[in-house]
Amino acid sequence: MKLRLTNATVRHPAARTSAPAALRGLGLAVAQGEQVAVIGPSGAGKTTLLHLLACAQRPAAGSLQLDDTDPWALPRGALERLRGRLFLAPQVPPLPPRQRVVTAVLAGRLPHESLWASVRSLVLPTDTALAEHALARFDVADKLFDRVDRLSGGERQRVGLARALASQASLLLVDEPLSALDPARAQQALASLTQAARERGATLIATLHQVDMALRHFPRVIGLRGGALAFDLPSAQVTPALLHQLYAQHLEELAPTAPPAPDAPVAAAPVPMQCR
Ligand SMILES: Nc1ncnc2c1ncn2[C@@H]1O[C@H](COP(=O)(O)OP(=O)(O)OP(=O)(O)O)[C@@H](O)[C@H]1O
Repeated sequence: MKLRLTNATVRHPAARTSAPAALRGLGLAVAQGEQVAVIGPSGAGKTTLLHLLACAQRPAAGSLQLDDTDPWALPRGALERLRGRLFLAPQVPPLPPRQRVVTAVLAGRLPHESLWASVRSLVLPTDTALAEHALARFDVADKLFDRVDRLSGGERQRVGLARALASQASLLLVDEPLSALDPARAQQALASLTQAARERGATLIATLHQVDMALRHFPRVIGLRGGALAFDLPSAQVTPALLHQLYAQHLEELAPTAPPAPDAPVAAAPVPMQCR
């Protein structure tokens, strides 16, 4: 899926009226199959941008086009079908605790399936091979029949990524996919995610706090600051000076920190991040 944002401004409904807009006058064009990392300090608007692109947040001004269509001009049914072609993977995947991993992964496909197929797949997962294949990409295939609430935070995050791949969406919007992973797992997960998206020609946009990972794995990097575009460049052209400007007054977010304990639980312990 290709997309275009024109002069897009987003205000959160719950934000104080005096608060600046979460995104201000953003312009962006992403071609089908492109892979883009979004970086920037905390509060820059990275998650809001993903929500805007996922049609979960309506622009207060400006416009969004997905495959040359303004989603907000579509009738409700057509908007739902369009939403079914994209997948927003939040930082903490919303996996029902008592569900089996196989069911949770296959639930990523639900928007693409008929009601009957959806119900059948929730009761009796039929495409276990697809789930296992997606899980294997993130080295958690052995958890196929485990319950979600018996996974570590890192395993849960990798199951969330497998669910995104199982979705078959043509636009993958992934919010901080590495926050619960140790550096080696993070490298592996990002390599698998980018490769899988490339193989099937899906567009991939990921927000990342790990600037080094963004530069290594993505050909194009967008820097957001204060809700506005700071830069939009091929990763080879993102210089240390640009990064210092982007994180000015937040330089501690650029400083490397101790890596998280392998597969540290998301909720139980603070998650150290390299650029938070
Ligand atoms: N639900 C909300 N209601 C009101 N304001 C919000 C809401 N969510 C985010 N904001 C505000 O919008 C701005 C952008 O937030 P956003 O979560 O998009 O930033 P971010 O770059 O993803 O931050 P982080 O890296 O900390 O996750 C911030 O000023 C934030 O306080």
